[in-house]
Amino acid sequence: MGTTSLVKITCCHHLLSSSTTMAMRSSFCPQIPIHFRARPITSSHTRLLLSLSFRAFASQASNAPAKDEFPARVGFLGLGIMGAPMAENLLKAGCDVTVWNRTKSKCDPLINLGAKYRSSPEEVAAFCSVTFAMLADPESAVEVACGKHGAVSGMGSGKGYVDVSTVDGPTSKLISEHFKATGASFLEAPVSGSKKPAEEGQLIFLTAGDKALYETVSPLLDIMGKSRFYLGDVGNGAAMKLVVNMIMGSMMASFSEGLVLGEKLGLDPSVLVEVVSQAAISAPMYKLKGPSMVQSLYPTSFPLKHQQKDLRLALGLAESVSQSTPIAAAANELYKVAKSHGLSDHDFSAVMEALKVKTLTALSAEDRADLVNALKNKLQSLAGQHSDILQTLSPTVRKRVEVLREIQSQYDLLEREFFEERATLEAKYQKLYEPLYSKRYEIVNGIVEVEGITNEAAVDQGGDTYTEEKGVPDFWLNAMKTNEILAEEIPERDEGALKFLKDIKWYRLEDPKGFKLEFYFNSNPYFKNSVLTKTYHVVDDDDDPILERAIGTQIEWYPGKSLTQKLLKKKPRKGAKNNTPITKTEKCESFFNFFNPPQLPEDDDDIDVDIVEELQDLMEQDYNIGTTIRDKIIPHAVSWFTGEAVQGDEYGGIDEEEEEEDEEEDDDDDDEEEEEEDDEEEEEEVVKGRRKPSAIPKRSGKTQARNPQQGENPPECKQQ
Ligand SMILES: NC(=O)C1=CN([C@@H]2O[C@H](COP(=O)(O)OP(=O)(O)OC[C@H]3O[C@@H](n4cnc5c(N)ncnc54)[C@H](OP(=O)(O)O)[C@@H]3O)[C@@H](O)[C@H]2O)C=CC1
Ligand SMILES: O=CCCC(=O)O
Repeated sequence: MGTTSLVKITCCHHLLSSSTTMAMRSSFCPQIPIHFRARPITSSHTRLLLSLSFRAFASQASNAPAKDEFPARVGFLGLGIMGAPMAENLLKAGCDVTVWNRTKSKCDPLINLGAKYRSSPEEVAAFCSVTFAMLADPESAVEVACGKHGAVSGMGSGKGYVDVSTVDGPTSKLISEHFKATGASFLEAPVSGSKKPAEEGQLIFLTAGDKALYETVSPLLDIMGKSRFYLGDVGNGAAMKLVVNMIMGSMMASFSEGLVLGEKLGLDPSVLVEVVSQAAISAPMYKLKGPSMVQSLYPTSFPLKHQQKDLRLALGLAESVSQSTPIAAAANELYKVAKSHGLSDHDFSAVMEALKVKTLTALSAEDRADLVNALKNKLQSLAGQHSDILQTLSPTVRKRVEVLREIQSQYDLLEREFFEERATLEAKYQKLYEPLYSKRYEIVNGIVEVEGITNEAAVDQGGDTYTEEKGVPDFWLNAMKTNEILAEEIPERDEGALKFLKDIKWYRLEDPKGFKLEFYFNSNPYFKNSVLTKTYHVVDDDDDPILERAIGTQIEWYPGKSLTQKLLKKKPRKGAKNNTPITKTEKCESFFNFFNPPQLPEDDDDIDVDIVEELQDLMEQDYNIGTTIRDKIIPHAVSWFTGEAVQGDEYGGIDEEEEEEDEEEDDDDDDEEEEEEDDEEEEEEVVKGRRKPSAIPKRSGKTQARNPQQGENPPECKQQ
């Protein structure tokens, strides 16, 4: 989709026309005009109770509004944390729902529940009478509405578009104008309430725009929410939402400060949460998030990056009316620091982590970029000392060397252009690859069948029938196991869980730089998450990336199903009184440790230099696994699945020399293993399929990512 319009949009809030500014100001003056008065649609207690009881039993047909009250076909664009449960509630209430999401796989659970699918926002809008959109930010809201194959192209008179994303007023107005130009109606309807209220149909809609459309979609809003406010002209809904979220962002930052300070003072953080919950300053948010925050857990309901976006947009809004908002501005800075620490996709309560980091690590992305530049300048000045060498040369040789240095500068400039063009080209080809990845996904997972396969094909040549399997079973597991580096990471006991892996994707990240891997899983008996992600942040990521940090999804294991912990039975010592074997759990080797990557400790002043080096090695090893998946497995999965990738050595199978080295290392492993066997405390593995321990990594002292094929293996059970 085109991005040109996005550049304009991001600065729209600075371009408010004076009439717009006036309109927004008057909306907020103490004498609230009638048209703007916020009113819950449920004007009496009776209606409120009726409305709530309807929602509580939404699945019971007798309480649900008649289906003919619903617009004929309802479209839903954007199935993230919020969009997916909202669309699901519509579907469960009996609406005819058609979905689209940029990442198609997120449509699957809804398709399984009966939703229809169209392959672009344009097609959804053309097919439906009303289309909802729940997108990340202003840029994506504009792209999906007005970009190539955007919803506007499928709109027309008699249709309606309801944007429930949180964007700023100018963006909302721009989108509205595009829809109005087609004869369609537009309503902005951002929501208050997070993941759980979305799941439970308890959201609060802050609507503004076309009143007739508001009336039409009210039954749908009532399925997804507990109350709705009609606020008048487009822009007022966005403004209300941003003010509310500005307050929320500051409250969370302040709460975090209190928790961190309390802990430093030796107060019990759980007690502090309890005191706050009972005090006048209590808020449901503190009670809800506090207990996990004291454990440094931030399961994502409202992504931190969205909270920072809302603060940024609210500050723009304040700027447009020359209102000072110092508290929000300070909170915004804290969220920016948290983002630069890779916490964008964690819950916004993870802003507390930004208060825990110290000195150098507490610097913002910009500060760190400045620091990198300062270091480069330092290096250049050191290089300047080397220019003394030039003085030792004869004038003619020196002249030649100076010309060579100019040539080098020209080369450097061209190389920079090369990096830039390469990044553009890569982005272009990533988009071109996408439909092929989608086809691969559909075939692998049995969503579409390839031509020429009929039911008769389920009869083999001997005439025997056999049970037909869907798609290509264990595709990703086998593709990964064929790769030398990954095979080392996958003990047999992980295989059951990895069979549920249905896709792997990657995205480049720009701010901070790096990349993100996404592992999509079918629902499985091991853990709750449907997507596990691994994000790498690097500094200076042209050809020489410096790994800054890696972040993984916290896996929500079902009880007793964790693959990263094993149960050990220890034989009692000879002569011990009690002969019963002692059992204990212990962290162990598992591919899933990949989602809990090694981190350099915050305070490394007192740590042994060897330990730091070892950690650096582990981080490099972890990075090599990430790049192997990104550069080899994802693009060439089928070649790994069939084994061709190894035979051809084309995509990085190990060469003979490396194999020999590996063998030597294996010998070392054997020695270590023998020593372990001699150990008088015998430990017996309770879990099956444990692999032989890998070599302890050598201490190379390198801090930069190595070629994946030179990767070493982490010591068993040490990468936690
Ligand atoms: N989570 C919460 O608690 C709440 C969030 N909100 C607001 O709702 C909106 C959605 O939030 P949430 O569901 O949490 O966010 P998610 O990040 O989970 O989902 C974002 C959605 O936007 C899509 N998207 C992002 N960029 C693009 C693009 N360039 N083109 C097309 N689609 C794109 C994503 O697609 P893909 O799947 O392909 O990435 C995904 O469907 C945000 O504006 C947020 O501020 C409002 C209230 C509460
Ligand atoms: O925009 C996110 C709002 C989250 C909430 O209201 O709990």
